[in-house]
Amino acid sequence: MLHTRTTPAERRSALRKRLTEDRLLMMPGALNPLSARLIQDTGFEAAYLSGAVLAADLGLPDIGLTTATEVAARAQQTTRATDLPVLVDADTGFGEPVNAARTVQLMEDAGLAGLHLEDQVNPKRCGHLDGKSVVPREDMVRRIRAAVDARRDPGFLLMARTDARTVEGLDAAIDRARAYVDAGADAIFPEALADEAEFAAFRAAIDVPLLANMTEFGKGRLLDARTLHDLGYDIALYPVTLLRLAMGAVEDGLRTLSAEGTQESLLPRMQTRSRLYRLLGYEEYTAFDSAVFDFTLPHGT
Ligand SMILES: C[C@](O)(C(=O)O)[C@H](CC(=O)O)C(=O)O
Ligand SMILES: [Mg+2]
Repeated sequence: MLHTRTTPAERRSALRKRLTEDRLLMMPGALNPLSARLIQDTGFEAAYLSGAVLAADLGLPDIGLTTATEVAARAQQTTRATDLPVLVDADTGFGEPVNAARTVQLMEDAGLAGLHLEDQVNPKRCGHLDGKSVVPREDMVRRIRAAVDARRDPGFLLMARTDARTVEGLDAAIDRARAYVDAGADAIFPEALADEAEFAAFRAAIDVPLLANMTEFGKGRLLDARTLHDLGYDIALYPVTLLRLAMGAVEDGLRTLSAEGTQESLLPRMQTRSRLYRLLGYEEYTAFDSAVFDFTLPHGT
């Protein structure tokens, strides 16, 4: 129905509890609020809100153009559409440490279960592109401390991402991650690792939960869930997968529509009206107003 059933505090503790289990948490990135509900409906236990997806959705490159308030607004729409815990990409925290502090409170208010902050300089880049720079380690430590101090709900997960691997090398990235944990980060996101040996090296060095970014067409190979679990990883992130799938289908569909003059051949690939209505919970609304769902759908729609 209109509202979700769980409070932000319940989702935060669900995520925390889930991270203590010896099972990989697969976390797809929602492409819009409704897709977050589909992520829940298909059995996933958490969803992600990607900065790259949000920027692309607005027709922008992922270079720090979106603002904290835009991300928070999207986050609020997303958390209203699902009961799952949602982790948000808070980029660099949108400025100085004081901005990171405000970002934490905005994201708490948006009902999220947690966020990640990265150690890139502004303007940031996609973590899988070349030409990134990172701020000095001490600056990122200040960013994290500000975030930790600003947090009002201790259940809210603060994850630190380091982009240092492709800038300063693996050892420096691991050293940074250790310093970030000491500064209060609850979990670590090592960005753009090259191979399984590097994933393993991070696991051996860091005691808190680790996230593996399985973004497509990036720096690393796509590792499957079993491999990531065996490597000791806690979260597998699929940040842009749904956007890429959807946009691929949309582009093909537009070309077909234009070439064939009808969408008839595309029907088998579409979400049907009845599936959409089930996802939206139309029938539940009849409890309030019996006229909402007072028609029957033709077979197969
Ligand atoms: C995880 C990420 O930060 C995102 O915004 O989703 C991106 C994903 C991508 O651009 O493929 C990143 O890895 O930097
Ligand atoms: Mg991002």
